[in-house]
Amino acid sequence: MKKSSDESFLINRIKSVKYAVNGAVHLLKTEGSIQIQVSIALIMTVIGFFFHLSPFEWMAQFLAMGLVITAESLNTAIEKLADFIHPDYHLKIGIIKDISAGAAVFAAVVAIIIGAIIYMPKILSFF
Ligand SMILES: Nc1ncnc2c1ncn2[C@@H]1O[C@H](COP(=O)(O)OP(=O)(O)OP(=O)(O)O)[C@@H](O)[C@H]1O
Repeated sequence: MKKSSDESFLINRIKSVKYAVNGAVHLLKTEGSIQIQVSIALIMTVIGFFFHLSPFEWMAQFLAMGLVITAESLNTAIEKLADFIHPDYHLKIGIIKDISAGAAVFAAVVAIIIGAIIYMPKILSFF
C-alpha cells in the first residue's frame, strides 16, 4: 500500500515536470517577449566568454538572466489569465496587467545593474 502511493507520488511529480517543460517550450515557441529575452541571454553568454568572466560573475549573470526570463514568463501567464477571465476592457484588468509588467521591470533594472557592475570596469579598462 505504502509502496504504490509512493509510486503514484513519483509518477505525479514526473508528470508535473513534463507539463512544466511543455509550458516552457510553449513560451519559447509563441511568446515574442520570451524569445527576445532568451536571445539576449544567449548573446550575453557569448559576451561573457569574450570577457572571460570569473565563476562569481557567471553566477551573477545567469541569476540576472534567469530572474528576467522568470519574471517575463509569469507576466505572460498573468496577462493570459486576465484576458481569459475578462476579455473586455476593464480598469482593474489594466491595473493588474500594469502591476504584472511592473514586476518584469524590477527584474530588468536589477539585471541592468548587475550587468553594469560586471562589464563597466572591463569596458573602462580598454581605454
Ligand atoms: N482588458 C483590458 N482592460 C484594461 N486595460 C487593458 C486591457 N488589456 C490591456 N490593457 C492595458 O494595456 C496594457 C498592455 O496590455 P497587453 O495585454 O497588450 O500587454 P503587452 O505588454 O502589450 O503584452 P503582449 O504584447 O505580450 O501581449 C496593459 O498593461 C494595460 O494597461
